[in-house]
Amino acid sequence: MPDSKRKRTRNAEPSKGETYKSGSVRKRTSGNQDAKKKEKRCTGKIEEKCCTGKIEEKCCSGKNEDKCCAAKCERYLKRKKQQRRKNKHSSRRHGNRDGKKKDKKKKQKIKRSPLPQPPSPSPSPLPPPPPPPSPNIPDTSKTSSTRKEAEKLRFDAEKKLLPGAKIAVPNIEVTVLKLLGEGGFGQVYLVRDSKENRYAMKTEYMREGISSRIKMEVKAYDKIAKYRKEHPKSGIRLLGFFGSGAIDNLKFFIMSLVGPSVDSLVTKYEISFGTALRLCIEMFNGIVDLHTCGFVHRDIKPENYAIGLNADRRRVYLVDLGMVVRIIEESDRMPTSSKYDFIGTQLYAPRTSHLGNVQTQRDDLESWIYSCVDLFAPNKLPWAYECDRQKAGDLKDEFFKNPPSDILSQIPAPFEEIMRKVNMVSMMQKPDYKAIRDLLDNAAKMDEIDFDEPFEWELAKQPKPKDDSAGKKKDISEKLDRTQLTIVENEVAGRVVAG
Ligand SMILES: Nc1ncnc2c1ncn2[C@@H]1O[C@H](COP(=O)(O)OP(=O)(O)OP(=O)(O)O)[C@@H](O)[C@H]1O
Repeated sequence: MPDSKRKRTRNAEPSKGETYKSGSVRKRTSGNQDAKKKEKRCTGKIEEKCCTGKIEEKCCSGKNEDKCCAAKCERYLKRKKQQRRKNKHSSRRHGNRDGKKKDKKKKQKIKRSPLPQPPSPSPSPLPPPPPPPSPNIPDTSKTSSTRKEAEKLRFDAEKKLLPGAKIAVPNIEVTVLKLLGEGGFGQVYLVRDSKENRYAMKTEYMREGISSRIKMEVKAYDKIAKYRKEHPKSGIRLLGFFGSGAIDNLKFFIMSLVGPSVDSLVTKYEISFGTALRLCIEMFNGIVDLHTCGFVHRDIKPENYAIGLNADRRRVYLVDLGMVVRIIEESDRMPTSSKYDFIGTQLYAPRTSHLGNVQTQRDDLESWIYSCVDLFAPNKLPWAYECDRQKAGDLKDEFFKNPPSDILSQIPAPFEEIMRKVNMVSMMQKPDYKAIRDLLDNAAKMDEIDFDEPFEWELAKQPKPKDDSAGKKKDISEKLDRTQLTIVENEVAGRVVAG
């Protein structure tokens, strides 16, 4: 492999006066300026798409509004949250930030600056999975609604469940421990059952006239769970599903608990070339798992992958199945066009989505390629700062026709061939997953990737426990090993949305 292929740059920001492929020469802007633009953009306009870049029937604020509200914009909140975390952990950061070369090139760190805020809206060779926990929650999706049970619920002023709230419907009985995070459609809580097993519970309030996303997700998880029962070795990078229910208009489902998203980790930690490649391989395997279970994801991006816990801490899970659709195998059943103008997140969406066409397996792989490039060369995707959807689509076309040399120099050489292969897959064709996996294995061999090496976030120092919190800490950590405790403290706990 030529030396140039191995060179990586750390400068994630566009250089001064850099020419963007959209044709305009943009002055370098600071993240703050971009953020301001973004905020500005989110206010006011009535748009067919949400400021998150997704087509949604309601505003990303979660309210049925006819305009997008900057203060509640999902991205805005995420950015704020990332900034808060960044400040909190800045003193704990480590790694090579001064650009000095290290002995081994694969040890070089890829520093990702805080996510760019474009003015536009815009998935290894691992040991077999550990046996699933034996929750006292039967694997069922039957729902029930009982007023009596609803009385046990405790909410705060914003209708969020408070710690201690009891969710009890037939087959499910859990207690809320804390809020883990919020999406555009509801909250995700850490819950435990009577045997002290911990899970994540996703909730959504049903509102009249608004189609439910959670319903779709439950349907998908239910089908996947059934498929996995018949094929126990499949879908290991998809979350376990432990049932769903409803209490009055609060709909919820229980799934496996995972750690932070890949996106949040690579934003916070300088990752090595090896880590980036391992994440890409895991992300690819997640897609293959979902496809094997019969679904296309339609929103592949680093945000929708989460790191596993405990023995699974080197595994990456494909999450958020709110936009999945069944794979259609018979061409005569394939709709000629999609119901929506655009589905996905502009930065990572496949060209098919830009054309308003139905997405199939190849499209998830295309989004995976963009996600991988974004891991190796942060913020370098040529359309990262492009507002116009059409132009962004054209830039993606150009990317496959003439891959930019600065990107090629930062990604593993076999990726060029992977890009060619993915680009050649037709709508109804099943991608050659084996060929892609072989190329990935090849990349891992070339760079002597050690799959047992801890990830950067595993090595991060954990804060010293305060004496008075020792009891609480014991409670949280009773089922976790030391490494996972680091993740829980530094990441999961940090993701509790404050105020
Ligand atoms: N299984 C899980 N285990 C642990 N945390 C989770 C789990 N699922 C979700 N989370 C956390 O909850 C947050 C909200 O998740 P959710 O899927 O509702 O929203 P999102 O993916 O961020 O947004 P949206 O669904 O609107 O695209 C996530 O950002 C993540 O931090």
